[in-house]
Amino acid sequence: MGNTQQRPILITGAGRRIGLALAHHFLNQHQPVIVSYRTEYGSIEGLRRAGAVCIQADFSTDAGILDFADNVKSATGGLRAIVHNASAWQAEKPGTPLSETLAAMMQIHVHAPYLLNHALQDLLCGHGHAASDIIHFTDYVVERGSDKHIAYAASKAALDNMTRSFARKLAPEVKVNAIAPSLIMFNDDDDAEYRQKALNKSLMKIAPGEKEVIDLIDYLLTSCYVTGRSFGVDGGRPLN
Ligand SMILES: NC(=O)C1=CN([C@@H]2O[C@H](COP(=O)(O)OP(=O)(O)OC[C@H]3O[C@@H](n4cnc5c(N)ncnc54)[C@H](OP(=O)(O)O)[C@@H]3O)[C@@H](O)[C@H]2O)C=CC1
Ligand SMILES: Nc1nc2c(c(=O)[nH]1)N=C([C@H](O)[C@@H](O)CO)CN2
Repeated sequence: MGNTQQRPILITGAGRRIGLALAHHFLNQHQPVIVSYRTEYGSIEGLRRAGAVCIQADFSTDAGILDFADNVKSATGGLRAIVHNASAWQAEKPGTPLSETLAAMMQIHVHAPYLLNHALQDLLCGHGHAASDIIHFTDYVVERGSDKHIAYAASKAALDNMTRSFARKLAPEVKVNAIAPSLIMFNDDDDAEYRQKALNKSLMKIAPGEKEVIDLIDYLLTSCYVTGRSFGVDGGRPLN
């Protein structure tokens, strides 16, 4: 029986992969969940059947972001946490104007968290010391850059910086932390050569899967003290 007194956890971009696994993780614990999704995968109906509130949203415009925020405020009077998971891993590529790539990366990794944190802060506040959390998914490339995903890395670096800004703005009621993964899980179209090359970049030589970040999120939600920090989940890649 779900606890109807619990404030829901909001996860953006939860239609697939890490966000989807995280949503089911919380639902299995009878923790209420609200998710955003852009594409209506079959997984969305599964989330609804499991009790999630699923709200369609495209963050490619500020209006889309703010409409989503309004829909969240209509759905709940409070939030336990916001997990900014929605993301696009876009490389610079011939035929796509650089300004288009840069704008798209800043839109999803900076505009969405920035506008949603401001629009929804009143749902996070007012519940006591360290009673709420914001978690930003950044990336290992924040600390070293990327020659093939320059705009992506820059936008994630901005999100990393906002982690500290929002931690300062919202303490002590809301903790704000970042998770900076390297390889967690492959994409279906990653070929064998790419996979082996990617595995070799870390000391641990594995793609650990969603549980690795879910376990860290569980820890961050239990903390009454940790805020303004970034947690690398990268298999020792910086040491390789
Ligand atoms: N997977 C990995 O190995 C790594 C992941 N990370 C980070 O972890 C997080 C989760 O990764 P992963 O599960 O692979 O993420 P995905 O690449 O699968 O993207 C997650 C979701 O974001 C949604 N999304 C993308 N653009 C928009 C938009 N404009 N509006 C609304 N939703 C959008 C996608 O929706 P749709 O499906 O409709 O396109 C997708 O469902 C991300 O922030 C990622 O950067 C960092 C390093 C490694
Ligand atoms: N939104 C996404 N961001 C990232 C992904 C992804 O699939 N979606 N994947 C990676 C890689 O796994 C990289 O960390 C290792 O090659 C990075 N970001």
